Amino acid sequence: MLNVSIIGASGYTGAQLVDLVARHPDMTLARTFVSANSADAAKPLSAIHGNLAHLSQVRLEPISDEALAELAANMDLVFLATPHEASHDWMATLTSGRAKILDLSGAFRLKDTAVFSQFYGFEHTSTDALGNAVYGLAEWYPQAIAQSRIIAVPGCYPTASLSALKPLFNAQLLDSAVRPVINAVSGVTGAGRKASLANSFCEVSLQAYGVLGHRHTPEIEAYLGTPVIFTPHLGNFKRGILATVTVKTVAGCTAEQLNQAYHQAYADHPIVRLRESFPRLDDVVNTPFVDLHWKLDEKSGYAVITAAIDNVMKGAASQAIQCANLVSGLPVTKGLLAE
Ligand SMILES: NC(=O)C1=CN([C@@H]2O[C@H](COP(=O)(O)OP(=O)(O)OC[C@H]3O[C@@H](n4cnc5c(N)ncnc54)[C@H](OP(=O)(O)O)[C@@H]3O)[C@@H](O)[C@H]2O)C=CC1
Ligand SMILES: CC(=O)N[C@@H](CCC(=O)OP(=O)(O)O)C(=O)O
Repeated sequence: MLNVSIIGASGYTGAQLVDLVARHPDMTLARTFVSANSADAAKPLSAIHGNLAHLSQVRLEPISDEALAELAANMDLVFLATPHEASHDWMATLTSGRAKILDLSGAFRLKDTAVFSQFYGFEHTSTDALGNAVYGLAEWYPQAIAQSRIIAVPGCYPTASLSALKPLFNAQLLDSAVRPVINAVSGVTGAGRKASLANSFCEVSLQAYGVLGHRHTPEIEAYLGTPVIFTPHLGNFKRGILATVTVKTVAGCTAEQLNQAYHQAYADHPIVRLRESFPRLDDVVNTPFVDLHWKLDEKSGYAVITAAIDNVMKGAASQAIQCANLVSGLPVTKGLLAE
């Protein structure tokens, strides 16, 4: 059995991880943490997340330098469901032992450190760890993930966007003169559990945000290989991301070529479901799936692709489990799909 700990266990992605780890046939949940001065330290997790009431033994501990060193030495896997800067500050200690680290934050996703000062608001100084980190888009980098000890689990919008775009870019079906345009709507859990006026029930109304400046733009561009226009929107629902992607294809591109690109890319990847119609959020909420559908207008050469995911699952926690399976030599869908 793999010994697992989760830091940030009281948040949306952390609690989802607790649920997934508790169900995983090869994992034992050892310890769960919140920040050093958290008001929730010493509480049972079930006092915060009633859906986990059956896990009454799971208690939240305050994190400390000693605990970080112990986790590094004794755990097989440590999940960080914490703010970017906390992950950044702890990575050197956490990687000083035998543990493999699955970081759900954005702190180790990009090699270009200028992105962190520009988009994340802090200077990246964890240079060695950044050099060793691998981007955890599970369907696309399984070998690299399997060989790494630091996995930077992708952001939720990049997971949806890259799943839709990479098959076409890699098959050289995109017109390089026209940027792909991604319009994506996320549920409010995407913003995390901490209360803020902008995310409160009476304030949320479908609206674009982060226009031409969201931190996921450089992440999508880095792992796609071409610039994009990305516009996120906040929707008045709890979970899920629906990304609608518009692309210009190369001259003469046929619908059959698009079909082939998707079917070849995802032939052996059951988490990605190639649908016969445009997916709905309800089809993927609370599941680990990415649902995709596409349509090409052969006359104009424009294609529209829709990707649907659950932001807390494939956009964070279930993708982290996929990566944990890969680094542990287990089948990638273990604990996520019925065998
Ligand atoms: N929500 C989503 O859909 C997605 C989130 N992510 C990323 O995953 C990470 C977690 O997100 P999410 O679950 O939404 O966040 P939440 O705000 O819901 O939860 C954050 C968790 O971290 C704890 N925490 C906060 N500060 C610290 C600290 N300094 N040290 C230790 N623990 C701390 C919080 O507890 P407390 O404050 O009580 O200590 C809480 O348990 C973030 O980096 C986020 O960007 C990635 C993809 C999707
Ligand atoms: C709705 C909402 O607010 N979503 C978050 C993205 C969540 C995510 O994927 O976050 P990280 O890249 O921070 O890990 C946002 O736009 O900032």
